[in-house]
Amino acid sequence: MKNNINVVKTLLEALPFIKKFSNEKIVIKYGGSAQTSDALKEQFAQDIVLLHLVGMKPIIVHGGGKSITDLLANLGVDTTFIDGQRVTTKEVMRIAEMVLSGEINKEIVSLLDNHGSKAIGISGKDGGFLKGIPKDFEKFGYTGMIEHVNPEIVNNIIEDGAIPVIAPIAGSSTMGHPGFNINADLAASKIAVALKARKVLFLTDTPGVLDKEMQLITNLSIEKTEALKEDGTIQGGMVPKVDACIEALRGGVKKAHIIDGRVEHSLLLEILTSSGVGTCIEL
Ligand SMILES: Nc1ncnc2c1ncn2[C@@H]1O[C@H](COP(=O)(O)OP(=O)(O)O)[C@@H](O)[C@H]1O
Ligand SMILES: CC(=O)N[C@@H](CCC(=O)OP(=O)(O)O)C(=O)O
Repeated sequence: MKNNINVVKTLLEALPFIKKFSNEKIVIKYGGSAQTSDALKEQFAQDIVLLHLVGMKPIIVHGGGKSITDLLANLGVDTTFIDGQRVTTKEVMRIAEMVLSGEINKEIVSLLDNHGSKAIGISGKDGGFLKGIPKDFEKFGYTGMIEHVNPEIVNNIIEDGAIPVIAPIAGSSTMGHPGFNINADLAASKIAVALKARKVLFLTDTPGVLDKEMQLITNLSIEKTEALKEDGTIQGGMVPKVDACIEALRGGVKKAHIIDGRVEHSLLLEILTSSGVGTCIEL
């Protein structure tokens, strides 16, 4: 009996957060680094389904960098990164699209479906959702930047009561062009701004942004974040992530969070409790 009361208390604690975010769009960037075990994947799906069932509108933008790198290694194709972004040759583009739009996208859709929410997987090429341009063709090849987001297709999926699951591949306005490989963090921020999301969360494989002593920084302003980039505290894959947070905030998203996708139910802890986890970046 006592235990049951505790369950009720826990549910009631979540009530103000459910009220606050009900009907709001929340973009969740699900990084490849957080997709490491079946148990974590199941928990991620449970969290998303719960948020959806209590009236929030989750939009999932997934990565899959580790799977792309693994497949390229198996095929004997070299791959390099500059400031956390992959250099994308034509061959890498084919593999990246196959892994992101195929394997990973459909796995997430199936997970959500198995846990009871309708999910629809798309890449940025579908319905003209994302149009890209080269970042710097000489240096990065088919690695792109998003030039235009057409929110209609994703808004239709949401209105239909489904969860959009988006692979970070953009189309091109040039006929016959293979399209662009987009860093998933930067895709998430563009999408969050275009869809007027309330929050954007990045699930990754660290507790959040760490300082030079490897301690978690729980709150950051844009100025402080820029300073940490400048002095080299923030490097590699964390660079596009904090850039994405800053872009989202400047575009009208209220809060950006970087949280540990390896911690059980970190999404629910962040969204439905007062304690919060990870790093919160605000204007
Ligand atoms: N200051 C920092 N705090 C936390 N992680 C950092 C920092 N600087 C660099 N990183 C690196 O960024 C990585 C996260 O980026 P990435 O591997 O691209 O993740 P994801 O696949 O989730 O996008 C961390 O695992 C860590 O190695
Ligand atoms: C241009 C670029 O870097 N694209 C990324 C897209 C996937 C991604 O961003 O995956 P994570 O979020 O798991 O790192 C890549 O090719 O790895």
